[in-house]
Amino acid sequence: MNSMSVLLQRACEQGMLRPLDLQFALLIANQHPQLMLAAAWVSAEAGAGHVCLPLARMTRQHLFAARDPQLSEAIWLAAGAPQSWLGLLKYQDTVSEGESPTPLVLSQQRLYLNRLWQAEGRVAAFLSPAQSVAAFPAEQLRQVLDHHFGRQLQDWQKIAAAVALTRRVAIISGGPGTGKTTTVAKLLAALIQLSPEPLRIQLAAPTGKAAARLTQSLGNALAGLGLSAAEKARFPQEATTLHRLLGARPDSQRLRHNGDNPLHLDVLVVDEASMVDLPMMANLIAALPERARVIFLGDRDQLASVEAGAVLGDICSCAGQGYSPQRAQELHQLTGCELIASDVVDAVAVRDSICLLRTSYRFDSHSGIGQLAQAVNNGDVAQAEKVWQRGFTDISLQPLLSQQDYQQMLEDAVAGFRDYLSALQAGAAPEAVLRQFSHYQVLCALREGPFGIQGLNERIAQALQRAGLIQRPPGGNRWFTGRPIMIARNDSALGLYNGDIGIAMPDDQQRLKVFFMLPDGSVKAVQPSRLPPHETAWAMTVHKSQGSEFEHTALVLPGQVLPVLTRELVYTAITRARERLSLYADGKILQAAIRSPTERRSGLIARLAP
Ligand SMILES: Nc1ncnc2c1ncn2[C@@H]1O[C@H](COP(=O)(O)OP(=O)(O)OP(=O)(O)O)[C@@H](O)[C@H]1O
Repeated sequence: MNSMSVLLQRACEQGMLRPLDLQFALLIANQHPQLMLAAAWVSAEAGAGHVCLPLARMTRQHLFAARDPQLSEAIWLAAGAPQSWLGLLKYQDTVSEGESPTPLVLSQQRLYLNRLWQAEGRVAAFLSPAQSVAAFPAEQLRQVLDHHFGRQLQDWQKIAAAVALTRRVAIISGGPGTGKTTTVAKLLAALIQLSPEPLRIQLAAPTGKAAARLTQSLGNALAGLGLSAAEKARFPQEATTLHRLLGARPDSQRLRHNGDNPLHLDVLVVDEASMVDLPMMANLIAALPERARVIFLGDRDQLASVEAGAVLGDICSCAGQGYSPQRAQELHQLTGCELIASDVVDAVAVRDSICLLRTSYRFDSHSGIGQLAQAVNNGDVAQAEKVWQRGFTDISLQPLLSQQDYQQMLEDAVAGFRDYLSALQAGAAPEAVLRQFSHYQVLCALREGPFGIQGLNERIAQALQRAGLIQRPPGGNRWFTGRPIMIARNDSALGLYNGDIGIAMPDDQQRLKVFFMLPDGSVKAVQPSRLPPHETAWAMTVHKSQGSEFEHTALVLPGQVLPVLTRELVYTAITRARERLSLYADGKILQAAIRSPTERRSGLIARLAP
């Protein structure tokens, strides 16, 4: 073993690298210390959610975020204290500019894993040209927009619909309750009314929960659209998950739908697009038929996807460039709304496909949740402080410093879960129990320790047992009536996907089964032994809660400042709460999180440049 591999092994043991990163580095660069370091580094960055590693960041200071300065120093010296990474990497067999299938790609001063470089290129190519679609006559467009949205001087929902009706790709981003679903319902109604031929419209979301929510909220909106019976029949009834849509197969990376076997649809609506990672986005784009429209809905300020990339956030950052003068004029003529054009030099074409919704109709000035979400999103610690002091009844901040504080939080959790467990004890139907369960949820930032899902789930279980709400069998059997679980890996054969929530309950024959509610509202029962990997779900990470909302959300933050505690994490957790938010945290930790926006490094915007 050479000294670089020994040092990287040490970094791996200290959790600064994943075993996967080390293996990758050894595989492609066993004899070359600099290349070995670069490979491990870029792989670790991908694991942390970055699409690429800019060469400018390949400095001693940035190496493994200086978590162990001594080790970083030793690694840096073993690599010969590189002065120019460009010169070092450019002529390696395992590095190319993307023209050959090398494991690493060096492009525009950024180092990529090949598959992420490919994925980013596909997304950039899709978003680059101003992709128009079969145009509808302007007069018809004006009429149908006026019909659904009325005529106001400023209506971002109407502008968003106009954007989507005139482009192949549209991106509509807005915070909770800003009317994304309302807008898309009216937009689909408009498309149905404008199209002479029936359209195949498909709704999708990254998780089963989000798909179920989209199905339900669009179903509710349908009644108010004033469609004829024939038009209603063309309105999509049900959303599916992206995995189901693309035809994910058990034990295979290959998807049933791809460039050779495109999806059968004319219009695709993807909700919760902030959760779609770069590889998934690239797969989706590859599977789209040539002329299909696609509308992405989401909240650009939420946590980015777990896997690499922050595609929605990246794209929406172009909204700052404003609409091109020609586009502003077009949208003004269609909607009657006032729009200020901007003549930015080197602006990217995708700016004309974006619309940000800005007004929340769910949270008014009496809602602490709305005010707090806004303060956090703006990174405004002083404003957040003021919100706490205004005495809103829908939000509370409790300290989590002492054993007593922790105990109080557990008691609150018992109160929160009491309803579904009482319903279960009273013999309510699985559907009703699942619905009750979704009213309250504990969220946290970590996996391990007393503030992580594992510690919290165990302690909540103990507290529920003490309260007589569950009976855990002795002897370590993990299955008992009332145990909620979340699926951790897709199992398309069973029809269960990452993030699906189930509850263990007896079936008609008193056998313990795990019941799930599917996106179409039906209930499915599965034998516990047949389940794919899963975990108990009284507490779940904020990441896993994306795409779901709960009437009452409790957020537990750890007692120390950690890199995972970011502004986006807190904002995402707050916006999961529909009616009530209980935050358990030390004020200082919360402030530190609000001051720490996440950064996801990618080359997407640069690749969109004209
Ligand atoms: N222009 C409007 N005027 C008045 N009320 C509206 C308007 N647009 C939406 N609403 C109402 O605001 C609420 C939230 O709207 P909607 O569900 O469409 O927002 P959303 O952005 O999809 O929310 P979510 O955060 O659930 O994704 C709904 O009750 C809706 O009827």
